[in-house]
Amino acid sequence: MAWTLVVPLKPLIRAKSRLADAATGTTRPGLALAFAQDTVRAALACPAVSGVVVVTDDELAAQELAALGARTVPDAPGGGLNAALVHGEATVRAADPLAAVAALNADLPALRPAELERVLNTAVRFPRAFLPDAAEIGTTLLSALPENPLLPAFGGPSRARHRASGAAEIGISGVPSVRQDVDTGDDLRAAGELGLGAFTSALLAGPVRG
Ligand SMILES: Nc1nc2c(ncn2[C@@H]2O[C@H](COP(=O)(O)OP(=O)(O)OP(=O)(O)O)[C@@H](O)[C@H]2O)c(=O)[nH]1
Ligand SMILES: C=C(OP(=O)(O)O)C(=O)O
Repeated sequence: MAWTLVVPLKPLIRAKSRLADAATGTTRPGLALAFAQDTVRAALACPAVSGVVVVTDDELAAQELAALGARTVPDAPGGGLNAALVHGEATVRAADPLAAVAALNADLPALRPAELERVLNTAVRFPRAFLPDAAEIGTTLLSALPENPLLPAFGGPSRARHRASGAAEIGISGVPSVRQDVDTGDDLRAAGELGLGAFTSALLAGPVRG
């Protein structure tokens, strides 16, 4: 099964507000872009992924992510994260009505293609499925097989919401890079221990150490 991923990205100037303390020496918008670049590049390198659609109103991010091979669409609804995801899903399914679609956060700078492949190969067994984030509170990936709506309920404690919505929780081990979203300085250190992608590493001028 080939998946089309929908990656939401808010305008870089507003992104990653909780990283303020960790962003000394670099800029939050720059980090948010580097996270998205590492996420999209790893996603496109995953054999289970046929394409990535980024939903963003940020012109620079759209340009840079398109250069990696992503399709980009404006955040036409302008109604927040879940509305952006529904819009991305509709865009994908307008072009391919039988697409398998998964939403993936843009803040996974340690993402490994082989780990994403394991997650997607598990997701294929359920009409809808999700992967909890490393903190076990939020969600980093939500999937829907053909003819199933994504029904995204991201934001804050979304693990419980996705579970309550009937999506299956993906409980496999050994996929830390797909679960390690980065919102805080501690998250960034944890991602550094897993191994940051090239864009984020370059920005931070070397591996992140505790
Ligand atoms: N297109 C789009 N993406 C969004 C929107 N809100 C959030 N996102 C993206 O959804 C993911 C999770 O977003 P949040 O945790 O709300 O925001 P964040 O920028 O990661 O971090 P904070 O500013 O610290 O909350 C990130 O990839 C965001 O860029 C939105 O309104 N539109
Ligand atoms: C939006 C989410 O992520 P976070 O706020 O942790 O970036 C979520 O987990 O639903």
